[in-house]
Amino acid sequence: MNSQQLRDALRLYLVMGSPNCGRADPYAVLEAAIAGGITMFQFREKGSGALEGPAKRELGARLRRLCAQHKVPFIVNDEEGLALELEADGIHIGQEDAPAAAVRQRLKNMIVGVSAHDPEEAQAALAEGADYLGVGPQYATRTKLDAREVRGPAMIERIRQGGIRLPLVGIGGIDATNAAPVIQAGADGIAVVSAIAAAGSPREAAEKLWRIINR
Ligand SMILES: Cc1ncc(COP(=O)(O)OP(=O)(O)O)c(N)n1
Ligand SMILES: Cc1nc(C(=O)O)sc1CCOP(=O)(O)O
Ligand SMILES: [Mg+2]
Repeated sequence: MNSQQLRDALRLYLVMGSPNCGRADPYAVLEAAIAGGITMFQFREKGSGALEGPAKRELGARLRRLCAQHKVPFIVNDEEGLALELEADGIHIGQEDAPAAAVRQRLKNMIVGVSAHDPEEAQAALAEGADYLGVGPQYATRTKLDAREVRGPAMIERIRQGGIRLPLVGIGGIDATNAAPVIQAGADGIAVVSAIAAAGSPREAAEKLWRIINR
C-alpha cells in the first residue's frame, strides 16, 4: 500500500472490540459498519468484559476474514503475536506499548500505526518508521479510561505546522457533531469507537460520518 492508498484507507477508521458493542454482536456491527463505508478496521479487544485467550483469537479471526472479504485493511491493537497469527495488515501501538522502532523492525511488511499526543512524539514516531499517526484525544472520551488530557484539533494543526506530513487520524470522542474540525485541522481521517460501535444503526452512523468527512 502506498502513502496515498494509506491516506484513503484512514478516512473512516473503526476501532472496536466486543466491549464496545453493548448487546450487539461484534460481527454484525462490523458487517454493518463496512456496508456504511468504513475504510479501515482495528481489532481492539480491551476494557471491561473483554474476551481473552482462544475466544479473543476466534473473534479476531472472524473479524479478520470479514475485512478480507470486503478488502478493508485489518489492524490489530497492541499485540504483535496476535497480529502475526491473524495475518493482519498492520498493528497500532501507543507510547506505553513496545517501542515503535523495534516493532517496525520485526513487522517489516505490516502497516505500523503509532499514537502521538504532541509534535515531539509525532517526530519520534516518524523517525522510528511509523506509517501513520493516531492523534488524540481530540475530545473527551468515555471509551478509553486511561486517555490523556484532551488535545483538540489544535494539536493536529501544530503537528502539521511542524512539518509532519505522515498520514494521520484524529481519535477520541469524535462523532457526527465534531468530526469536521478534525479534518479541517489537517487529519486524513477520523478514528472512532463508540460513534459507530454503540450506535443504534452502525451502518447509518458510518454513512453519516462518511458524508461529513467528505463534504
Ligand atoms: C488509530 C488509533 N489511535 C490511537 C490509539 C490509542 O493507542 P494507545 O495509546 O496504545 O491506547 P490503546 O488503544 O492501546 O488503549 C489507537 N488504538 N488507535
Ligand atoms: C482508543 C482510543 N485512543 C485514544 C487516544 O487518545 O489515543 S482515545 C480512544 C478511544 C476512542 O473512543 P471513542 O471514539 O468512543 O471516544
Ligand atoms: Mg496500545
